[in-house]
Amino acid sequence: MIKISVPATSANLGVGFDCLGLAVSLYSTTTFEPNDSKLKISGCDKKYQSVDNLIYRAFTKGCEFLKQTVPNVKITIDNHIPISRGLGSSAFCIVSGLMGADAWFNGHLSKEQLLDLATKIEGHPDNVAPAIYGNLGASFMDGNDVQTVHFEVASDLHFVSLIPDYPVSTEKARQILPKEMSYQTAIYQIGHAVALSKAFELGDLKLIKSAIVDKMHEPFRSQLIPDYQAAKEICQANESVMYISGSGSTMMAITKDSNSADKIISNITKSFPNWETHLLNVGTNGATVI
Ligand SMILES: Nc1ncnc2c1ncn2[C@@H]1O[C@H](COP(=O)(O)OP(=O)(O)OP(=O)(O)O)[C@@H](O)[C@H]1O
Ligand SMILES: N[C@@H](CCO)C(=O)O
Repeated sequence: MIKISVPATSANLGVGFDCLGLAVSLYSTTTFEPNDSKLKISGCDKKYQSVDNLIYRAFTKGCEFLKQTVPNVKITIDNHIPISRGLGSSAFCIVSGLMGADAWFNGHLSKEQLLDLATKIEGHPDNVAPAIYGNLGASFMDGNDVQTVHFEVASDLHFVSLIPDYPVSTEKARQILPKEMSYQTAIYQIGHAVALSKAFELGDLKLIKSAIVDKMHEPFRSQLIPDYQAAKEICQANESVMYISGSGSTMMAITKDSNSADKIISNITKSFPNWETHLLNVGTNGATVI
């Protein structure tokens, strides 16, 4: 039996649209075993229990890349990452499937090959890079090649995921963005994104607070999250900084104080009893065969 563990990932981090991504300590696992028939999948909604399942699709891509026949397989998912909420559930599926195929055929893929394959399936590297490497990743496309660098994140930063009981479609969240951006805004974003990466490494919450403020997507996407302002006010009242995780609907609060984290969770739960919340740390382990 092969078991793969992959962390949830939070893309963009405010100013790092489509470039920055952070692995967090919420892990899901997938097991792959020989099966009598072509495919059996459990641990996910019925609508995903077919050959269209993203884990299986990535598994078959991995087999094809390794020039191997796709084996009959039983896939069992133990998922803790909410689907379509901006916490990298698709990156989890893609990385699990590719690594499952690689482990099945005795593990020859390098992390770079894995990242290239995963990015081709996902369409952008900001979630799959930290899902593979852990920590904070800054990634970009160099033609067809993916380039990624990683930063360690100060271990005293706490991340509180505030997960609404409604999804935001990534497609809609991309359509709502303007088609053009001024030089002035580009300069603003570049300076802030570079400073933000360093601020995460230093654990400098004051610098995070000023560097994370985005002008490229968050002002537009906040309109798709009806409770954005209310959640932000709760976070701001409790010594934390909040940003939209990935394309939403999850919002992530960052704080250095575990009491503040507890207060955010209890206030959010009072105002939004159907939301899910998690107190997380940076995910220092990327995807692993366990
Ligand atoms: N546990 C799962 N089982 C089956 N399919 C899943 C699972 N998790 C995710 N998926 C697939 O991934 C899709 C969600 O991907 P999408 O990119 O919309 O959201 P996300 O990855 O959760 O958010 P973001 O990319 O903003 O972080 C689902 O529609 C489904 O196809
Ligand atoms: N960077 C992507 C992440 C969602 O997949 C976006 O914000 O649209």
